[in-house]
Amino acid sequence: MTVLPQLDQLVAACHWIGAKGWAPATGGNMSVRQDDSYCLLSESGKDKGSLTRDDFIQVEIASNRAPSGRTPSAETGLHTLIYRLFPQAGAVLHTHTVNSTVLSRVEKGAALVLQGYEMQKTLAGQQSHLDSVSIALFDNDQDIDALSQRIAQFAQQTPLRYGFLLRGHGLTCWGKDVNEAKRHLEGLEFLFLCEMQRRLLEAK
Ligand SMILES: CSC[C@@H](O)[C@@H](O)C(=O)COP(=O)(O)O
Ligand SMILES: [Zn+2]
Repeated sequence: MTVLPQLDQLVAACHWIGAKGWAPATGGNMSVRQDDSYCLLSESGKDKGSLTRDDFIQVEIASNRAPSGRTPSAETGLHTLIYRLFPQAGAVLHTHTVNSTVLSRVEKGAALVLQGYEMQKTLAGQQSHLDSVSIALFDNDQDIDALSQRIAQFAQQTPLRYGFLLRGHGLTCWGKDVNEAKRHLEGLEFLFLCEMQRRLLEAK
């Protein structure tokens, strides 16, 4: 993979995410895979809607270490987990939207199940609204090592696809490249909005 065009696409995706209001007040983080061993991750604490290429820090996927000594995202461990679990994953996007934050609290189960929506087909491999798509849902944790261990254990037993929700926190999703990760993000956020509206209207 040539990283430079992917990094340029990631920077553009971050600006797009910022313009949508999906990474308010420095929330969210984004990364792209560099090769088997390294990824480039957004620096912690920055406004993700106005990142430049220089705001991405090289991180070792196996150790979470940044050779430069700079401080990558507080949620680095979730990005590197995805790159370890899925060798095909080329980019990871984490956002804080109102819909993902609220829906992940309202849904008490271990997954948000999406069914009956044509837009499920924005997710790679999905071919029909009749199928169910389960987006795994984990309780939030400030201890990212503990959280990533919990997610890794889950992934050993249950397929983890497209992304996962952290309760009261947001969505982390991925794709084979920046374009696919962006499509998954936009598709999932559309589906979350539909699901939120459906639950509101159907509530007695
Ligand atoms: C702005 S509070 C949100 C953070 O705690 C975290 O969840 C987040 O998404 C951004 O952290 P960051 O370290 O900038 O990547
Ligand atoms: Zn976050």
